[in-house]
Amino acid sequence: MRVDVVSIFPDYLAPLRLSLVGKAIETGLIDLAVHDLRDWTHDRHRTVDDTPYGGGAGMVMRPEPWGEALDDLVPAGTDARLLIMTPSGRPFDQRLAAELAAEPRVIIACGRYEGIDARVAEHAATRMRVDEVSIGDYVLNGGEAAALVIIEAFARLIPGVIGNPESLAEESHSADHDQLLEYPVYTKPAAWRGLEVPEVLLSGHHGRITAWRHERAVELTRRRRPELLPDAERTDELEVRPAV
Ligand SMILES: CN1CCCC[C@@H]1Cn1ccc2ccc(-c3n[nH]c(N)c3C#N)cc21
Repeated sequence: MRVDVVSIFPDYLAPLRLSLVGKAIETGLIDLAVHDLRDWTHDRHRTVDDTPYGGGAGMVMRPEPWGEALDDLVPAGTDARLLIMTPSGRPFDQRLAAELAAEPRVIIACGRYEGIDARVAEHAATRMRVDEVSIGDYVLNGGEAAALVIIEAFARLIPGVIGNPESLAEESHSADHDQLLEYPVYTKPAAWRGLEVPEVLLSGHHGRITAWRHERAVELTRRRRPELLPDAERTDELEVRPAV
């Protein structure tokens, strides 16, 4: 998979060269290129922003550099998917991560200031698939942090990136796990600061362990994310439980 990221702060994406994503890049599973948007400006000050039509605070990112960048990165006839990071975008989730993991090419536009001129997305959509995406209901200063999150989320789903693909099966929000949150995990020592590992996990009885883990996943999901449960599994009464 080829991933292109365009930003006025390309160094912000340096962490992608670390850990599992970095190894996937080294081994060629992912071909990552990070570009400085200012490389597509032509004035002495390498200007990427201007005042907003209609007035208002802040500056808006000019369409010309973005248009030229996308012309260069996505030649006519290329099958590519453009992600534009924005707090007003569709919520990013595991389903979209799985879709992106199967794409041959993904280009990620990281805006700054008050955002990117709306005509960039409109024009790009005439020749490629465009998704305006948000990683959550809070406001960041730009799209770079969101790009790091999204790239890690889909890169780890690419076959070969994670050593043991079985570990993907039981994760929170994975389709294989009925959209339940992940059960609590433990390791040695069996007793730590007076806290014991649940006995069932030391029993070696795999059937009981599987059942206990599912119960904990349902209980956790019901308490923290009831909207993820199928209607039949939701409880109406208020559960008074420790806020753990
Ligand atoms: C603050 N400033 C004026 C209000 C509008 C946003 C702007 C900053 N900003 C500019 C480009 C840009 C892209 C993504 C995000 C972003 N925020 N929260 C998310 N979940 C995001 C995503 N994904 C913020 C961005």
